Amino acid sequence: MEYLVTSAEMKRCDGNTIEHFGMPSMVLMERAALACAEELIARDKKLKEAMRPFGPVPPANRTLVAAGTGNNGGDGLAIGRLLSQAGFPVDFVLLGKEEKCSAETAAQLKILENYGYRVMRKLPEREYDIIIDSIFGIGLTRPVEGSFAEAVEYINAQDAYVLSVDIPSGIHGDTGEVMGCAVQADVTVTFGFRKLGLVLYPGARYAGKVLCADIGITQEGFLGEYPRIFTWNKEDRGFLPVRLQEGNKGTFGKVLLIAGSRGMAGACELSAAAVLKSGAGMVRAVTPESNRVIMQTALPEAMLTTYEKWTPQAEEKLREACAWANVIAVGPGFGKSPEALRILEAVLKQTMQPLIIDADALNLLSEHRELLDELIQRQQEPETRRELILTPHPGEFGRLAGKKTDEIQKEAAALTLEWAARLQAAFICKGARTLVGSPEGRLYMNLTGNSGMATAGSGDVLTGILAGLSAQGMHAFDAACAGVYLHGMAGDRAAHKKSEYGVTAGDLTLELEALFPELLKKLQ
Ligand SMILES: NC(=O)C1=CN([C@@H]2O[C@H](COP(=O)(O)OP(=O)(O)OC[C@H]3O[C@@H](n4cnc5c(N)ncnc54)[C@H](O)[C@@H]3O)[C@@H](O)[C@H]2O)[C@@H](O)CC1
Ligand SMILES: Nc1ncnc2c1ncn2[C@@H]1O[C@H](COP(=O)(O)OP(=O)(O)O)[C@@H](O)[C@H]1O
Ligand SMILES: [K+]
Repeated sequence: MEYLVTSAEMKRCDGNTIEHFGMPSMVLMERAALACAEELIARDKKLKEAMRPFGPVPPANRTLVAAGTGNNGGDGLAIGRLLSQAGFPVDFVLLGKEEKCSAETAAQLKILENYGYRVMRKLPEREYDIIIDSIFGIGLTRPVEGSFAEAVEYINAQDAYVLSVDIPSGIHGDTGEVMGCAVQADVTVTFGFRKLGLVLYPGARYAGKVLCADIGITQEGFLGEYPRIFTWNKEDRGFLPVRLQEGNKGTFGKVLLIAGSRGMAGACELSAAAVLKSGAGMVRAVTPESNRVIMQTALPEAMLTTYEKWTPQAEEKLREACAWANVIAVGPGFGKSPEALRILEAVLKQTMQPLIIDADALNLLSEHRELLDELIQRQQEPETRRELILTPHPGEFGRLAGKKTDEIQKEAAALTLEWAARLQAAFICKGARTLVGSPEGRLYMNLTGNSGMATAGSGDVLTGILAGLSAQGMHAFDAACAGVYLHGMAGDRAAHKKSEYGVTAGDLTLELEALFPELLKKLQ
């Protein structure tokens, strides 16, 4: 588990490390500088090794430090000093008025002066191999303009390897927005914790490769008041549901998947396959009769309950199917027919099992507010409350919340938590950086996945995974976090093989089966 922090959370942690624990600010700055310098020295060594067979080649390490007056600038000046002492030819430029320098940056200037370095006040007209971007860090508070914007353009126009210190200058630390203009980095070395602006788009694109350096700012610095958002990374492998060796197919759960409509058999098939590939024991699909042959041919492992018109017999069949299941998922390719509405109504009012609501089932809730209100009401009472997962993309979320899609995207974190609390559910807001909110206010941000997953049917696979994990006994929030994490990992494996252009939803299910052995191997 890793925290992703806002600028304010990071500053609080920095401040506590310095004031509460007594770690001198200049020590942190020196460690930050050392982490960046080491990265560049290692790169230089690698380049020289690669060039060796070609005979003597001049070293491509002429370096410029572009420093602002805040502590980010102080980091940059210290990096330049360390690089110079390691043999790099380094120029320094200070942007902004010297009298505005923070105490630490003023101290760094003094050290440079003592060593006899010259710090320019204007951008030099020459080319560099390496540029250290330390104009602004997490202290950026307003759009970048004037001479600062010129400096950003200057850096971006150079054919240099750019290392951004902490965050590319011009990227908002909390939102990843470009504040007027921003430095395009090749690598960003960030300190202590990854800032949200480095993982959210477009900031993630500007940051290039992100390295998180330990400079002695640790979780203790939060003094028990932890950041709001967490994520999982490669070290997190222990979330898979425990597999009972003596288990039978009942042990691993029965999923009732209500999906597909006339001409939309694929959604049902993709989802049902993902249920089985996630380790669930059984899946029964409820789908229109017209999908029978397709389903039985494509996925003979799935059982079927089909319907045509909504009759008392059809209602009875649905009731029996619901009674059989441990978990119910409704929505992929479901359509919004009168039959679909009746089925959703029956599921909401007559069942109590863990439920996953996706796609058209969410749209039906948006269009029939009385159903949504009743669901909210039921979730407030402990006797009628159920394990619930909702999986809207921002368009579906907007319809549910009565907001425009871009309003949802702007306020995604707050709205996800608001709706998780309102529905007492694991609320998933899908996208390039999917969020999962819990009713208690926990917020997971997913960093796996890629643009190859923006392909028809990808969401249907996610619903299948969520149902499969829930059927194996995982609680809603745990299943939701694990589900989006695995879904993205499957997407990353698929893109690795086929590129982001070639990924289809079916590939995600196929990659799931290759993913589990990999995860299990790492656990041993
Ligand atoms: N001791 C510490 O607190 C540590 C801080 N560190 C570094 O310090 C950075 C944060 O330092 P600061 O809080 O001093 O902030 P910054 O160095 O990001 O700069 C903030 C300064 O720029 C000004 N400013 C903000 N937006 C501007 C704009 N658009 N145009 C012109 N001026 C603007 C502010 O008024 C302020 O003077 C981190 O990103 C990190 O690099 C690291 O050295 C680690 C330790
Ligand atoms: N650029 C992206 N990066 C990572 N994941 C993405 C990206 N675009 C879409 N996804 C993921 O793909 C899935 C798309 O789901 P959805 O929008 O419901 O598609 P569909 O309705 O076609 O199944 C979501 O899980 C989403 O998080
Ligand atoms: K920077």
